[in-house]
Amino acid sequence: MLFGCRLEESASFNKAVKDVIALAGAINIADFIPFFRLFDVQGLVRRMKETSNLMDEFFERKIEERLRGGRVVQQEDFIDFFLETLGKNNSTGITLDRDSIKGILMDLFVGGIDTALSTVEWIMSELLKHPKVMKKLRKEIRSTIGLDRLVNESDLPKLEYLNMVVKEGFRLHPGAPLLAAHKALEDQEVMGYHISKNTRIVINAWAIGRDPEAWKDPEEFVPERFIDSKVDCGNDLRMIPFGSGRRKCPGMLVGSRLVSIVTAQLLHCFDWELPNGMSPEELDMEEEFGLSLPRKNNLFAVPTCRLHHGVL
Ligand code: HEM
Repeated sequence: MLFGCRLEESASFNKAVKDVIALAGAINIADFIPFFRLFDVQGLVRRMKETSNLMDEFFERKIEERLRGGRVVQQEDFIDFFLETLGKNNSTGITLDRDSIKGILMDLFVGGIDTALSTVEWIMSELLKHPKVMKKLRKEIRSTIGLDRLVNESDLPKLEYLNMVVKEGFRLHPGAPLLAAHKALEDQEVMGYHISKNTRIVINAWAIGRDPEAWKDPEEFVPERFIDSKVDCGNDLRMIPFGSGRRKCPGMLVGSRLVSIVTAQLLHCFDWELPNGMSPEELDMEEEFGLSLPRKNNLFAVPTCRLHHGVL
C-alpha cells in the first residue's frame, strides 16, 4: 500500500506518475520552433503544471500526516527517512527544506516505478511467448526455494537463470529507451564524428540492445546468451538500460533487484497462462514509445496459485 493511501488516492497518484512520464516524453513543437513557446499550442506546459501540482499536493499531505503523527502503516519509509535524517534539527549537519524533500520524492517515484514495472511486464510477456524459458525458470526457482516459503532478496544470487532472464529483458526492453538527454561539456571526436561543446546528446539504448553488430540474433529472446558471459548492466556499453558513467541511474541496484524479486515471486507463486486459449504466437508485443517504453496494450494472463496452503 503506497504510504498507507486509500485506494483511490493511490490510483490518482499512479496516474499522475504515468502522466508525468508521458508528458516528459512528448514531442513539443516549441523545442524546435522557439516562437511557439509563447503559446503552449499543444497544452503540454499547462498539463505538466497541473500534474506536478497534483503530485506536490500528494507529498505535502503525506508529509503533514507524518508530522501530525497520523500514519496508517507502521513500517518506516522514504518520507520518515527524509524528515528524520535531513529535516530540521537533525544531527547530520545537512538540512533539506520541504520543497527539496518533495522534489527528491518525485524523482524517486517518477524514475523508479514505471521503469521497473514496465520491465517486469515485458519479461512476463516474453516468458508467456517463450513457454520453454518460462518452464526452465520456474523449475529453477521452485527447486531452489521449495513451496513452503516466499522467495526473498537473499535468494537472488542462487538463481542464475533468473539473472540471465532479467538481463535479456533489460536488453530488449530498456525502461527508458533514450536514457535522459545529456550535453557535451567540451568538443569531442567520437568514432570520426565531431561533437561540438553544448550539443544535446540522445543515446538510443533500445537500438543498442538490438544492434546485430553487438548481438547474435538480436531480436530473439534467448537468456542463454548470457551463459559464461560477464556482460551486465553498467559494465558493458552494449547493455545500458541504466545509462553509464557519472550520470547513470543511481537506483540501478534497487531497480534491478526489484525487477528480479518481483519476476521471481510471480513465477514462484503462480503458474501463468494466456487467457481464452490464446497461443504464444498471438500475444502482441507492440510498444508505446515515450520517455519510458511500456506495452501498448496491457498484458492479460491467468494465474494459478502453486504455493503450499498458508504461505501467501
Ligand atoms: C528498472 C528500473 C530502472 C531503470 C530501467 C532506470 C533507468 C534510468 C535511466 C536510463 C536513467 C538516465 C541515465 C542516463 O541518462 O545516463 C535514470 C536516471 C535516474 N534514475 Fe533510474 N532507473 C530505474 C530505477 C530507478 C530507481 C528504483 C530509482 C530510485 C530509487 C531511480 C532513480 C533515478 C534518478 C534519481 C535518476 C536521475 C539521475 C541523474 O540525473 O543524475 N531509478 N534511470
